[in-house]
Amino acid sequence: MSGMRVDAKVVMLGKESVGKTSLVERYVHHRFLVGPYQNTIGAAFVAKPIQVGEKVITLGIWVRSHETLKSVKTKCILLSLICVFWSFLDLTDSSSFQRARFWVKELQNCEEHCKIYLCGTKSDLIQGDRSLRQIDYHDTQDFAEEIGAQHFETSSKTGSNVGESRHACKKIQTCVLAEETGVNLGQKKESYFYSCCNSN
Ligand SMILES: Nc1nc2c(ncn2[C@@H]2O[C@H](COP(=O)(O)OP(=O)(O)OP(=O)(O)O)[C@@H](O)[C@H]2O)c(=O)[nH]1
Repeated sequence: MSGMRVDAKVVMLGKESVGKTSLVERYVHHRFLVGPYQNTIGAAFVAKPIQVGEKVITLGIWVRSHETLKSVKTKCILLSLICVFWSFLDLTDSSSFQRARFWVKELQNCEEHCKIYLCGTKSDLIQGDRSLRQIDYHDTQDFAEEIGAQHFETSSKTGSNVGESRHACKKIQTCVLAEETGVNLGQKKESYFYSCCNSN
């Protein structure tokens, strides 16, 4: 294998500490990391090869911290890859909904028909104590319908509904199979994280 192709670009956007990295950890490595919270500086990247029928395609998943949205917009225009954006909401933090709305608007200004998923996080916390819920499910669903997005609530801690997230990724794969685009990322053979500075 001379290098790794990325067939689709998936960009995780959301307020700091909303749970982007944890969802990727759960999806890619089937684990939830405990310990002190460490914020993402700039961005992180993980490549995830997935078998689709007879074929292996690779998702390039970028976790972006809030201050790098401008560069995401630029890349959205420049890259020929299929590009899908996930906008995250922490179900226990109402301000994360406002931030998600803002970013959706920004993304649509950049590319009107870009594919967006709305992902509520930390659902285990509200299952333990419903009074912690600060974002109403129906409000988010209404917003999702308004922008033509899909919406689901997940817990990276328990793995709840991450299967749904995986289902969403299968939709990405279908698009990728139709497009057959890719970019060489070098010699890496396994799923891996590395700093954003080298990810472009
Ligand atoms: N209970 C619970 N805690 C979660 C969940 N997902 C993330 N967390 C916690 O929320 C904190 C932030 O999670 P991260 O995944 O690092 O958040 P992030 O959005 O990548 O944060 P930035 O790097 O600042 O952008 C960590 O302390 C996680 O353990 C979840 O599903 N349930």
